[in-house]
Amino acid sequence: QSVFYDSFTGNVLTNDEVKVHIKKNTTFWCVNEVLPCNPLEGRRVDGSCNNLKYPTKGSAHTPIRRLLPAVYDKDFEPRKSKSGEPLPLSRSIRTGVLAEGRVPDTRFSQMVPNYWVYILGDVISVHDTVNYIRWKPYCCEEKGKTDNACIPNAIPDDDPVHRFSSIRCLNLTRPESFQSRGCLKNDTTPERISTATPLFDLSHVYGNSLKTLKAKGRLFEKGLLKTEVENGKIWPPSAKTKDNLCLLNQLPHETRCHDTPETGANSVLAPNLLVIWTWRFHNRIATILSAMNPCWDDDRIFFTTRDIVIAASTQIYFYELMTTVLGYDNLVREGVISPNKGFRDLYNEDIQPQISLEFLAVQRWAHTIQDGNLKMYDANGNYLKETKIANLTLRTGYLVDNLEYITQGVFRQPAAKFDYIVDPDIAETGLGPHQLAADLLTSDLSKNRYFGFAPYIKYRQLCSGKTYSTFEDLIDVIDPERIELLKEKYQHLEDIDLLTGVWLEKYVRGGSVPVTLYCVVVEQMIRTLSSDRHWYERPNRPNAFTMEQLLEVRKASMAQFLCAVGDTVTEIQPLAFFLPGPGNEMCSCSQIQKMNLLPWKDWSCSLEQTDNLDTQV
Ligand code: HEM
Repeated sequence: QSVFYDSFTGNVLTNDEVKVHIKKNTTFWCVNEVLPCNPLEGRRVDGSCNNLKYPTKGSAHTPIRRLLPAVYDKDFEPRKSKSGEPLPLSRSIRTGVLAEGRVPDTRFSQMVPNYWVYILGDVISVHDTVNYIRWKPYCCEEKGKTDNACIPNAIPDDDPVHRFSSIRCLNLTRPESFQSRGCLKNDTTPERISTATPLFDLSHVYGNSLKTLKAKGRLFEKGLLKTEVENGKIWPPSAKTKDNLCLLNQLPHETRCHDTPETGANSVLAPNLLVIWTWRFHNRIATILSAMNPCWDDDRIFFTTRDIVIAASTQIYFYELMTTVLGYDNLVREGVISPNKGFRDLYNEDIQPQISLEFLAVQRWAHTIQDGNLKMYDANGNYLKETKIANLTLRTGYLVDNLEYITQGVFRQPAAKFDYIVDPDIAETGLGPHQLAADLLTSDLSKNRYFGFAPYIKYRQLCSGKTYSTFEDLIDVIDPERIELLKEKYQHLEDIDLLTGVWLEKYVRGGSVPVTLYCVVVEQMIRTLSSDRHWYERPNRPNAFTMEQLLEVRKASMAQFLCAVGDTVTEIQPLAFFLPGPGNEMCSCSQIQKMNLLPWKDWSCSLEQTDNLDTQV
């Protein structure tokens, strides 16, 4: 018998209260239906029952944490500057403090931004972008003036790019909130609402609810996900109607659009690629488990596989990607990762599984490390062609003929340089043909204001314990010439926006990211691993890995993953987040360490040896 909870408070609702929501048509957003929790059951697809004290926490539509209390002007409009004037235009700040240019990095490959945005896609819901691309494309028109959801960005007349064009406005809508969806009263502080679970549980692959996973994902045979074959490649299931989200598919040739549990799979290119590969990775593992353990039923194979896939991807995220950009020694010192290969258990049931609003906001900084051009290569590493990455958003059909060439590029092409320069495509036409013009970073800064973030220096204080009274005090984290840029744009120290500060900061010692981004991300990583009861490194979770199994999960790596499921990948550099080169030479996939699934062999099922079966992925 299901129990109904209020999605914001997590309190149980009476039948009458549920009826009110049904009448108002607000149940999807405002009510969480949860079947009674069983402490011995594994990770639920919808994230419920992760915390046995607070059954809804961990599911979609539950509150997002704020590291610092919200600061708004009246009517929850963005805060004003200290002088009482509106803050300078977002676009004016963006063009004033970040230069445009295309500079390749000398260390990191495209896999860094690609895997990073894929992992974040697990906790992001795409509705805030779909809203202004699809539902409200008119915010810059007359109609937008009367729609409260519209928050377009004005372009100043002296704009370095658009003073030569007639474009004076960039389309944008307010973030969806518990208030805009009718769950909380409009006179309360806006609380962002998300359709994704706040846990790293690959919900953009498996979905945020058991119902959609069953309807769109599972084959119900041998633990497999449903697949299709086109052009000799294996794909997730596709939409069968023309009315789908892949708005940029060039018809009639490009028709493919994923019909997976979460539509976000079709969004920007990188999550799209990784969902395809993860889909195949699941099936590779399920096929071995089912051959090894013939007495396991479909359900058991499916959920064991999902557990391994989530663990392997989290291992790559925490131990490979984040150590690459945040610094290995830093993360060991902070307790984010363990220097030992065995179990660890930091679970604390008093910490609720949640992400912070600032966690996603500061990582929008990574738009500065996104190259606007996508380079494609053949399997021997010969350069073939390039295309604009911004033109590939919501265009899964492009992959049908090009996936193998794109795959070869992700580990050969450099990321955009980690510097203070943003690619012109990302800064001017980030949404390609979806919008007349789109500066992703101006949107980022604007959203920062509509989330009601406290001034940048309050976050500095939170992270360093220091107080800042003059611009010059920022010298510990921002170079003098960049402090000058801040002074040109902001009248008062307290006016500086969180994201502007992050854009201009020096990088953390031992890592390659801005210091406040580092601080906010580390805080989240520790919270995540201590609030997730099903965290893969725990020996005390339901269906926990054995030590032998955990040691195999530890072998997961970006290179191993791409060798297992990447189209035409037969050789790769061992550290795929770094460019190939001296010390990281390309080698045959047979030399890359693999995960062996033998520790999952159930001897009670069959005593047969597995000599003829390749149990490695
Ligand atoms: C071609 C590459 C990319 C495109 C076209 C793209 C596009 C977008 C768009 C349109 C938004 C929504 C902006 C808004 O609020 O209006 C967004 C948000 C965001 N992007 Fe990107 N992005 C790209 C790459 C990346 C990368 C590499 C990262 C991180 C490594 C990243 C992280 C984020 C984050 C964290 C958000 C905020 C999501 C939220 O708060 O819901 N993006 N991106």
